[in-house]
Amino acid sequence: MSSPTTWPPSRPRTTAPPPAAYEVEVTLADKQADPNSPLYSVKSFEELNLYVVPWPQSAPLIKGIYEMKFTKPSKIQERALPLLLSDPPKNMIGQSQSGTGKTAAFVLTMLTRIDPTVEATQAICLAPARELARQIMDVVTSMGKYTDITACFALPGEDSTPSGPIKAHIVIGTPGKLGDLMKRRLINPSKVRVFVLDEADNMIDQQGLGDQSLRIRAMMPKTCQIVLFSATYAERVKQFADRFAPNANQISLKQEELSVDGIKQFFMDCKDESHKFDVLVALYSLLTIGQSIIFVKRRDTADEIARRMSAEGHAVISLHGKQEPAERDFVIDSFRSGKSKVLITTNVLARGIDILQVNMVVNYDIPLDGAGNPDPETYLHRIGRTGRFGRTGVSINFVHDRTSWEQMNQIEQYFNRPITRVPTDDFEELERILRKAI
Ligand SMILES: Nc1ncnc2c1ncn2[C@@H]1O[C@H](COP(=O)(O)OP(=O)(O)OP(=O)(O)O)[C@@H](O)[C@H]1O
Repeated sequence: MSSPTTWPPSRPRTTAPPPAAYEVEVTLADKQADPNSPLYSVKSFEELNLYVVPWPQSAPLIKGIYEMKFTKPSKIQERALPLLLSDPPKNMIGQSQSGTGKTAAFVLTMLTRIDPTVEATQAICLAPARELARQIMDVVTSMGKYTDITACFALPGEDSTPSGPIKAHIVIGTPGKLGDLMKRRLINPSKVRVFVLDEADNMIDQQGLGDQSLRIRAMMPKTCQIVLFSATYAERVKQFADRFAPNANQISLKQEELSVDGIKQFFMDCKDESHKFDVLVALYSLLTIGQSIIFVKRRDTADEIARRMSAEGHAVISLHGKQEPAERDFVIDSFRSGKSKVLITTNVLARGIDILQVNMVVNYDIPLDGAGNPDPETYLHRIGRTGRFGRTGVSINFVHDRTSWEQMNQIEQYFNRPITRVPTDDFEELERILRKAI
């Protein structure tokens, strides 16, 4: 992304009926009919009060939604949307498992609350990484296809500073750049009705992007609706969330409900650090798994593994925060399109990224927090890059000594879901186990 982009100014307005439900895969329909599934709902999108809004864009929005092949809301959409769209607007602290459709819930809220006849920024959405901001923009563009609403980025990169004030209805960005544009008065917050924080726990946590988000929050109008969404809210951030979004409607999950059933969790017991690499190469030599993401702790490890695996003949690509924005865009686009099958990355991509073909996640390094303790929230987000919206997937953790084994055990206990050992020396057996799980 070289400069902030706005949508094409003119869009056809139409209220044609939605496509028929038979276009959706049967397996997904089954999941959405199961009352125990986080995808379950009893209502249709039409029944979610979307028509109650005072502007005439509900019908084009419904058309956009059906064109995305969403025939029914998921559980979080069904529960959150009536609360999000109620009048007068109320703040929201929302939680649901990874890959269950939180993005559509907050995007629909932004699109619904915008008056397209007013040429001013009316919704701001913050995300922790540029790749996620770009993905949210894709959802805004698809869902808003039949409206006249405009959107633009606030992301770092060459020529990314607009020459004049931003007029787009929706601005989506990362806190650093967005805060900078607000400070320079290139974004005027006075008409903002909705302020969304995706991956909100990370965005308000003092150990994350908290300071920057707070500064932006302070510039929002008093009447602005604050919307926080995430799959996780660690205890330490819950009270920040209450202060950040006071008197909010809350949708929360119990700790034991956080894991996604479709993701089977495994571990491989490696002899030492260097054996991890041998096991990784062997894993990829034997398995032709769809697409996968390998998470490592450090940026240089990501590059090093990518280099060594490429030398062994594997088509891998790496992405991390040290790369230039243009390179990051190239890498994620290549992975998203399926040109690259294996992505090696750091926690920069642990959250939110939605690529349905990813059916394996490898934790080459167990995720740790800043103090070196196991980080269950990051673990959950990482493995949640697979098993999206009712699909199946596997995660494999590499442990190589007592410390890493204990760290993984603590994570296992935290979620109370088994992480099963798979062999490092019998790849036929390994392949059988993984194939059964996917
Ligand atoms: N109602 C729906 N019907 C069918 N598919 C849907 C529906 N809502 C969302 N999806 C699809 O489900 C996938 C996951 O959605 P999304 O990325 O919003 O998940 P999320 O809850 O934000 O996950 P994470 O916590 O990882 O950020 C996307 O591919 C999205 O297009």
